[in-house]
Amino acid sequence: MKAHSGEVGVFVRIRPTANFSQDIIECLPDGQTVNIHHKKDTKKPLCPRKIQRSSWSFRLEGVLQDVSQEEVYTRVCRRVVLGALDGYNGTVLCFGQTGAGKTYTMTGSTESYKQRGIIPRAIQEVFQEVQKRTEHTFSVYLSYLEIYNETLVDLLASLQSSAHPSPRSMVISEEPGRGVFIRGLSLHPVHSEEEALNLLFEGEMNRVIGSHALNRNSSRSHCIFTLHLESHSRTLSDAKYVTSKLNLVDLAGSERLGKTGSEGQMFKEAMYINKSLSFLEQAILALADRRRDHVPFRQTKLTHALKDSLGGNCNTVLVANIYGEASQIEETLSTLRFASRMKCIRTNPAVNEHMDPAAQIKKLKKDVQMLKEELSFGNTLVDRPSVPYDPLSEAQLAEIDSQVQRYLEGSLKEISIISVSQVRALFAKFKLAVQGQEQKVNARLRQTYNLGEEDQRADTPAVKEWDTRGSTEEDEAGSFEVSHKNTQRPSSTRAKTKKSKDKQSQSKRQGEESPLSKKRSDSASKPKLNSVQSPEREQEFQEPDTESQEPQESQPNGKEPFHPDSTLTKAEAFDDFKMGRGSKLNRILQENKAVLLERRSLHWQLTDKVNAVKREIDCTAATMQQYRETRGGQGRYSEPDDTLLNQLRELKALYRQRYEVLIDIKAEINYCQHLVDQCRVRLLSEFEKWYKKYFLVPEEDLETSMDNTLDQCDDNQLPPESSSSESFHNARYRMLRRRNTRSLYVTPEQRSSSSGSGQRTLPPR
Ligand SMILES: Nc1ncnc2c1ncn2[C@@H]1O[C@H](COP(=O)(O)OP(=O)(O)OP(=O)(O)O)[C@@H](O)[C@H]1O
Repeated sequence: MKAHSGEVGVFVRIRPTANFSQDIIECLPDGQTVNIHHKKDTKKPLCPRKIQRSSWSFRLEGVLQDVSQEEVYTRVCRRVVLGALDGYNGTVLCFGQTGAGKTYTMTGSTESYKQRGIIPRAIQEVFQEVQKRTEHTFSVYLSYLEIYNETLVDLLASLQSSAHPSPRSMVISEEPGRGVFIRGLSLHPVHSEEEALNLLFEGEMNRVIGSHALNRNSSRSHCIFTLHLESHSRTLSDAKYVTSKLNLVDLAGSERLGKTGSEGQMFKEAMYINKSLSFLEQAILALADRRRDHVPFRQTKLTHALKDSLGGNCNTVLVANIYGEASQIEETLSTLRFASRMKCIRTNPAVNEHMDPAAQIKKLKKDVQMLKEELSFGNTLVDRPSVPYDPLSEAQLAEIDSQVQRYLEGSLKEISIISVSQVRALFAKFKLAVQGQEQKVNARLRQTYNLGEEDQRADTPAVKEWDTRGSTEEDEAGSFEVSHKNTQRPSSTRAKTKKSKDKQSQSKRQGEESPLSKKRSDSASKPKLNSVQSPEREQEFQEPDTESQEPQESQPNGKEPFHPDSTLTKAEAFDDFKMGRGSKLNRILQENKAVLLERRSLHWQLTDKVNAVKREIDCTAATMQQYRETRGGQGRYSEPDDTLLNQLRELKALYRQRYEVLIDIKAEINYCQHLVDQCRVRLLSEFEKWYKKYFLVPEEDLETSMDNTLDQCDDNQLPPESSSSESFHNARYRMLRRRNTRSLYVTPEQRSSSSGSGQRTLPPR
């Protein structure tokens, strides 16, 4: 499906199974065709037993067999999401028999980042794009609707501050220019991926699920998760804006009661589900038949709510979920028939452009004001043929853009001023150009110094100067004194480091009194070249370890750690943090430490080299001195020969050159150390915040024991794949906390009565 082609994109996804029936289901290598070869037993009461052989071929946009969740998202949903950001409505639907993998495809597992489905991935992509598309401002809202037994349920109603609207207060409405919408459904503004995931997981907790023979966690309702987007251009007229809706629909699965064995409440639910799905099929049949001018959308809440998504202004994609097993072939066939009918439907996607009346008035007032200014400006100018009063057109703005570009590149010498609006536009373009440059420079700096976004904002004081006292004391004989200081230790370094620091300063103090330093000060008046030294190398190598700075086990306010795995100590939580939420910071810290070590090693190597040159200088100077003394004793004073003098001069030049490089490296060491300190402090403080948030709960809640859901979560011991999983993990933690807290307030009676279907159950799936 091309994002705006108007065709419904149809994919089939086959649930993995050990009993895949290859002789019945044939997936062709083109990746688009499924052939079904079915032998049907048509035993009728009066006829002899007869086997009918039939074959069907279904050509779709893609057959997804043994593909990852990521690939499903990329092939099925990505273009729809990007379209929604451009202002096109989008809908992705999962349809199929119960247990065939619709919820797995749409939501995936909340326990595993890798197994997350289309919705969390779409959320992530939306917020990543919002960050990237800097020329627009976006507002994102979301809603989560459930249609359960023909009743509309707001899955996020529990988050509303006002009293919960009763299901009856929600109605499906239609308005020109707005299309179909649910009056009374709560809309929640979200500003980040994490906020949106929190709401998704909250809604997931509130869905109705039940258990039957084909699925332990069977959705008993249709669910529509919708992202509502609104974007305004930062550069063009602010009165115009675009909106779009991205509907992600997980339909309840059709079920044959004989196979699922549903009884009681589940039986009733199955009747509602099958009925609404059959109305959906009727609507699809009518839509696919272009001669039909009436489509029965209002027969059921499901088709009414999806009216725009099925046949209207929308990029629509269907995933038909099927089993690959022979025992489910009848249901598979009917799912594939539905899918091929969907393929025939045409939609009319178009950008949803609107004008904001208030912004329009504001803009018109501004225009009038500007025209007045133009007029007075024009009056003050002489010899000007005419002043254009109209606001600049897109073409004029493009011309100004091009002029600014050429001017900045140097190919245009000057820009002629023709109007105030043009001057304003020029300033705006220049401002944009400067901002663009700033961003580029910042990005380059961040890349060079491995800084994250936060570090960029953080104060980065100038590199500490290395004390080069004495470097100007080069005297006549060409000697100069080098003072050296060790790289500063971070003030936060704990006992072990402090000890070594004490030792260091002690030895330094001792050094001041040592014969060597005494000799040095005694001979200060003499030409003298002191060697560069690097005392306590080993200690410098022993970079204070963040691991050794594990947070204290003390619990503020006497609170005990809260975690479903109560055996997790704070130190272990710190390890988890470093691999999870704090992984990005920890990675930057480790990288900075590696650079620091590498620079120090280089520094010491060079120090050795400088000292070697120094020794040669001493040696040459001693030889010259000896020569002078010998000649002086013989009463024949003369200067040493040129060779020695030249040699001494060259050695000193080499010494100076290496010494300068040494200073540069030392400055780099100081800067790296500064970054390492900053990262370490941030890592610890972020951890403390995180720990407080997720591990400490009010004491009263602790009275009730927590269930051990987290023990079962596969990600619990594993580090998330990357920092991009941070929002997912945070939202999941929060969902588990809410779930645990809620379960604390459920009475044993409520608990036992909630085991059947028709009740809100608490996942994880
Ligand atoms: N592609 C897949 N890979 C791995 N596991 C899958 C896949 N598809 C489905 N499953 C597993 O099969 C089980 C049933 O899937 P799921 O609940 O998504 O079915 P469903 O179509 O939504 O069923 P229902 O209509 O009853 O809600 C789940 O345990 C799910 O994890």
